[in-house]
Amino acid sequence: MEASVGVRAPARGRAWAGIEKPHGAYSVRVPPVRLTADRLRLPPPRRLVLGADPWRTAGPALRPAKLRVSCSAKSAGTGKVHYSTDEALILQQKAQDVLPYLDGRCVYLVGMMGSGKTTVGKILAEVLGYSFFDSDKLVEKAVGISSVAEIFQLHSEAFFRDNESEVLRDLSSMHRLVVATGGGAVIRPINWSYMKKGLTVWLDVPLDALARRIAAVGTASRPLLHQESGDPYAKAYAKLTSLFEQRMDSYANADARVSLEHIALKQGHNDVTILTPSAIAIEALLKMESFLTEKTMVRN
Ligand SMILES: Nc1ncnc2c1ncn2[C@@H]1O[C@H](COP(=O)(O)OP(=O)(O)OP(=O)(O)O)[C@@H](O)[C@H]1O
Ligand SMILES: O=C(O)C1=C[C@@H](O)[C@@H](O)[C@H](O)C1
Repeated sequence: MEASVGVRAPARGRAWAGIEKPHGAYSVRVPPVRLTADRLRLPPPRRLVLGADPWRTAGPALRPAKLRVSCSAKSAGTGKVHYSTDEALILQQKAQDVLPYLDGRCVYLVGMMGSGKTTVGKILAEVLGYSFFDSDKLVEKAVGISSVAEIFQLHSEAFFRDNESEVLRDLSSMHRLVVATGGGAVIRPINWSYMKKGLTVWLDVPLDALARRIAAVGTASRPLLHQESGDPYAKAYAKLTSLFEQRMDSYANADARVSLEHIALKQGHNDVTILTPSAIAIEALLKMESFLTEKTMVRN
C-alpha cells in the first residue's frame, strides 16, 4: 500500500509537514518557518555586492579570517541559530539568489558520517525558508526504535536500508525540504532515483577531519564505526577510509560538491577544522546556484 503524503494544518496555527503512512508509522511536526531579520539577527540592510565568490567580492572586512563567528546550530537553549552578521547577510542574499532556480525542489545533503549534513542542513533550511528533515530520525520513527545503532543491533543493516529507502521515497514527493541523508544512503541506486527529484549536494570532508570529529563525540551512535576497544580516532579513520573507498563514486553522483579543502583554499589557508558551518552553507548555496544556472542555460 502506498503512503499518503501531505501537508496538514494542525491545531493552534502550527505548520505540519507530515508523511502519513497507513499505520501512522511516522508523522513529523515542522515548526513554522520564519525567515525574518530577527530570526537571522540581521542589522539594518547595508550595501553588499556579491559576485560568484562572496568572500572575494565582499572585501577584506568580510573575510573569514577576520571573523570571530559565534555560530552554532543552537545556543543557550533558545534553539535559535546564531551567525555572525556578515555570514548572515551573505547567507540570506545567496539563498535569495538560489530560491527562484530551486523552484521548491528539495535539497538532499549526502556525505560521510559526521560530514556536517545535519549542522549545515539546518542552516540551509533556515535561510531558504525550507523545513529540515534528518532521514536517520525518520527511519527511527518509522521503525519505532529510538536509535539507528539499536535498529542495526535488533534487526540488521539490510532492514535499516530498506526503511531508509522507504523514507526517501516518501520524501521525494514533497517540496521545500532540506534532507540530511544517512551516510550510506548513496549506495542504493533506487535512492538516487528518489533524491534526483530534488537537488543533491555532497559535503566532501577530508577523512582525517571526519575521524577527529567522530572521535570527539564517540562512536556509540554510529554502528558501522563502533568498536569496543582501541584508539577512537585510529579506529574511526581506518573504517572511514574503507567506507569512503567503496562509496566515493556514489557520492560523486551528486549535482553539487562542496569540498571543505576547496573552501579553506579560497579563504587562503588549508585548515578545514576552522571552517564554520555557515561558511560551508554559503559554499553549498554557491555550488547549488552554479549547478542550477548551468542547467537552465543548457535547457534554454
Ligand atoms: N564545520 C564544522 N566544524 C566543526 N565541527 C562540525 C562542523 N560541522 C559539524 N560539526 C560537528 O561534527 C559532528 C557531526 O556533524 P553532523 O551531525 O552535522 O554530521 P552528519 O553528517 O549529519 O552526521 P551523520 O551522518 O553521522 O548523522 C557534530 O558533532 C557537529 O557538531
Ligand atoms: O554511513 C553509514 O552507512 C551510516 C550513516 C548514518 O547516518 C546512519 O544512516 C547509519 O549509521 C549508517
